[in-house]
Amino acid sequence: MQLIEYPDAEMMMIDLANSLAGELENCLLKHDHASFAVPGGTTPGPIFDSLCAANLDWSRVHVTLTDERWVPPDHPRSNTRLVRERLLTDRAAAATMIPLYKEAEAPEDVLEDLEAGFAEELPISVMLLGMGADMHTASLFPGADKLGEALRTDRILLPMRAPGAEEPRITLTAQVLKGAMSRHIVITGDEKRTALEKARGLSPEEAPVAAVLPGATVHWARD
Ligand SMILES: O=C(O)[C@H](O)[C@@H](O)[C@H](O)[C@H](O)COP(=O)(O)O
Repeated sequence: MQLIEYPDAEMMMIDLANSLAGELENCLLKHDHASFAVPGGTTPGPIFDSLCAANLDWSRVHVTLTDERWVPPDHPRSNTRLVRERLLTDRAAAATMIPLYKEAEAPEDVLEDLEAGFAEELPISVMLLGMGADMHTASLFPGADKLGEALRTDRILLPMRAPGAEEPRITLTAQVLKGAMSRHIVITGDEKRTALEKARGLSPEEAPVAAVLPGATVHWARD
């Protein structure tokens, strides 16, 4: 794992957006399309605000999520909504969104359909992940009902329910997260930095983010 520390979060978000755009551009030089997986939550919005203006052939970029909360796409907690509003605008409006949500009572009801849409996106070309102070990443939460399965399965997606998650989730599994050609983790604040250091000495069962740290670049700013 490589750790990059930035003087402040604003600079980190702009720098990281530039790096991600550069990696996508490189990938498009060699391949028909690039697949780009991003997290939801509160951290990545400013990255999206800058990245959406990047000058690259977005019509060949397939954007998807690392995980989704099981709420309709117009819900304030929907990661799909965040991506549509903050990333898929400006030049990036030409990108294609590969959905991680389909209207259904529960993720189990549409899991196979969503997986089928995903198969040709693998391996993910460029992946950005977030992390919680409880050491979860994507929706691999400590104590989640299917954490063990998500760490071992060769499936693409799994539903996930956890004490630390407000609603049911759907998440890319560990093998998909680990299989990305390039993997970045973005975190801010002292609490998450301490959690990251702690996770480095724990197993993925205790600290799920530990599963994706080898080979990842972690970007950190205090605030
Ligand atoms: O839907 C989500 O919640 C995520 O994709 C999740 O894995 C997120 O990256 C972390 O929870 C960090 O969230 P914050 O950026 O809000 O702290």
